[in-house]
Amino acid sequence: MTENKFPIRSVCVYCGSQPGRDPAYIEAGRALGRSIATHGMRLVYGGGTKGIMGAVASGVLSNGGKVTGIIPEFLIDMEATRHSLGQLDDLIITPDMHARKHAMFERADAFVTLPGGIGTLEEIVEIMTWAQLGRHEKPMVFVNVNGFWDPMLELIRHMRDQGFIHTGHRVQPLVIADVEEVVPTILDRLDAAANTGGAGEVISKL
Ligand SMILES: Nc1ncnc2c1ncn2[C@@H]1O[C@H](COP(=O)(O)O)[C@@H](O)[C@H]1O
Repeated sequence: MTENKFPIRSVCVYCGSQPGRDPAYIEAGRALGRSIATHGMRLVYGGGTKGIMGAVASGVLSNGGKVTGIIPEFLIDMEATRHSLGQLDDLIITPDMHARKHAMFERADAFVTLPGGIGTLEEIVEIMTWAQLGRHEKPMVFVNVNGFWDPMLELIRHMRDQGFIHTGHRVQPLVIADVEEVVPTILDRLDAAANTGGAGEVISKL
């Protein structure tokens, strides 16, 4: 594996608290969790045990991986159970959503976004905003399961075309269709950035 000047030990995953309609979303969640575990990386996520969030966490835990769950007190009964939270090796309960997002940001070396809803969208947009403002250079990945993120990616391209993304070089999430490619690409991200053409349609920069 190539030496990386940004060591990647933990991956923050943003994704839906619901399963969505396409079974491929849950499958991608489990596969990503398994991949995070088998590559010896830690999952940082919102602590939920339902929907795709639950699939990612169980994918990590059932493959012997480490999980940090970060959840506000008021959300525990909505998105998790006290029992399931007890299975996480690291649980952080925050007073509110802002503290949760900040704690997730601080503990993550990379950000991966699976299909999800408004909460997922808000979380990854904030991370892209902070990249645009030069607050971090951590890798950002959209896992484009069955083209789920195409409308969002089109909107970002439109914003760029219309001159509203003035620091575009800082807002360059990777777009990866095959979930199995996500962790290897993050680990090798400097090479991947230089060789996106060689990766064909699987990996592209927005
Ligand atoms: N406004 C929000 N900021 C950050 N996180 C949020 C917000 N609203 C909901 N969330 C959390 O995001 C995940 C996924 O939500 P989905 O709406 O299912 O995509 C969940 O943990 C929400 O609590």
